Amino acid sequence: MRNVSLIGMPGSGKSTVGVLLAKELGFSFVDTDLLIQRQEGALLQSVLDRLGTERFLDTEAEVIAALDCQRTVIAPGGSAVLRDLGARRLKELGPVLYLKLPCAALERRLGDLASRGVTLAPGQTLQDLYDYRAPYYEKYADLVIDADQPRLEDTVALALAALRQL
Ligand SMILES: Nc1ncnc2c1ncn2[C@@H]1O[C@H](COP(=O)(O)OP(=O)(O)OP(=O)(O)O)[C@@H](O)[C@H]1O
Ligand SMILES: O=C(O)C1=C[C@@H](O)[C@@H](O)[C@H](O)C1
Ligand SMILES: [Mg+2]
Repeated sequence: MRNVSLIGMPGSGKSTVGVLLAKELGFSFVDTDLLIQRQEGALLQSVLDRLGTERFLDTEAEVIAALDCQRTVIAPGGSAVLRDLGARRLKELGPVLYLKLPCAALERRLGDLASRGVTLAPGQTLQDLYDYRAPYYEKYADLVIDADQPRLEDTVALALAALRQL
C-alpha cells in the first residue's frame, strides 16, 4: 500500500487518529495543515483570514497536489475535498478513508470554531457545513469507518480492519 489518506469533517480525528495509524502501519505521517503553515509562515487561522476561503482552498489544493510520498498516512484539512485537484491527488496516492461521525458528536468535540481555522462562511453553522460537505466525503472515499468511538485506539483499529479488506 503506497499511502493512506484520511478525510472527514474538522474534528473527525484525521490528525490525532492519523498519527497513531501511521505508527501501527509503520508509515510516515504528514499533516497538510502543517505544510500550509510552513509554506505561508503563519498559523492556519491567520492564513485563512489573509487569503479568504476561496484562495485558501486553492492553496490547500496546490499543497496536496504537490505531495509526493510513499508509505505515509496523510491527514489533510477537512476542506481538502472541496477542490477536485487536491482530492484527485489523494486518490492517486492510495486509498482514501472517510472518518465519518454525526454532526452532534463533532459539536461536542470541537471548541471555538472561530479560532480553529475552519472555512465557515458568515452565519454558516457546523450543521450547514456538514450537510454541504458530506456528499464530497462520500464521493471521494474508498473506505468509510464510524469514527464516533470513545477511544482513539478504537478508531485506529477500525481503520486497520477496513484497510485489510482492500
Ligand atoms: N474518540 C476520539 N477520536 C478522535 N478524536 C477525539 C476523540 N475524542 C476526542 N477527540 C478530540 O477531537 C479532536 C479531533 O481533532 P483533530 O485535530 O484530530 O481533527 P481533524 O480531523 O484533524 O480536524 P481538521 O480538519 O481541523 O484538521 C481532538 O481534539 C481530539 O482530542
Ligand atoms: O475544514 C476546514 O474548513 C478546515 C480545516 C482545517 O484542517 C484547515 O485545513 C483549514 O483551516 C480549513
Ligand atoms: Mg487535522
